[in-house]
Amino acid sequence: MEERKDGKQHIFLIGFMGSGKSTVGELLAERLSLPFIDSDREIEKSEGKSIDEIFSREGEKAFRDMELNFLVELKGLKPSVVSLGGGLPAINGALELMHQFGLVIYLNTSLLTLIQRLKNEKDLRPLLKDLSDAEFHPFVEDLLSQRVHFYKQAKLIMPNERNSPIELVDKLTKELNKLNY
Ligand SMILES: Nc1ncnc2c1ncn2[C@@H]1O[C@H](COP(=O)(O)OP(=O)(O)O)[C@@H](O)[C@H]1O
Ligand SMILES: O=C(O)C1=C[C@@H](OP(=O)(O)O)[C@@H](O)[C@H](O)C1
Ligand SMILES: [Mg+2]
Repeated sequence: MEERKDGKQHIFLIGFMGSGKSTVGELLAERLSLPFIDSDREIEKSEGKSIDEIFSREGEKAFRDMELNFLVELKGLKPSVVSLGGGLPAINGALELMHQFGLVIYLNTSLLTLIQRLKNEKDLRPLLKDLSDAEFHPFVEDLLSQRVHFYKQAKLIMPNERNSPIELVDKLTKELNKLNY
């Protein structure tokens, strides 16, 4: 796909941890024959360490700076499907950048579904891994409530819980066609 005339060359997937951005993003990129980029994976590659090591050695603020730098660097890349870590849209200026050079899609997933998915994968995410069972639900509920305002600024809001990832890709490609993507 050539760079689009409106400059909105990327397709950004945003949403809370566990909403399916990395999973669905890879499948969508395959379907659209576009490169797939995952912000966490790219940051791990460029830093030569895991997200967990970045959080523990350099702190969350340093990670957020890395996320914003990653986003800025995307401007020069050819059209891709880009899955962004759950906290990225809440970084000051991030959403404006995304809207400048991409179509922003929010994978809207209910708190209950997020809890179910995340409780089995706590260790994969530094913000969750040290939470006790009693802390887990309130933490996720509170953080989601802080961020949903940013997620809802997406151009397209797609639920991702009743369908399988590939069924969602089918729905997404139909919506993208309607938007001439
Ligand atoms: N539509 C879906 N139905 C069921 N499970 C899903 C769906 N989308 C993603 N998942 C699962 O949810 C978990 C989190 O998915 P992931 O792509 O890592 O989310 P994110 O990148 O948004 O944190 C994974 O175990 C994934 O297999
Ligand atoms: O919500 C967040 O602050 C985070 C989400 C993670 O990405 P996923 O949303 O892909 O899990 C990862 O960037 C990091 O653990 C922080
Ligand atoms: Mg992810």
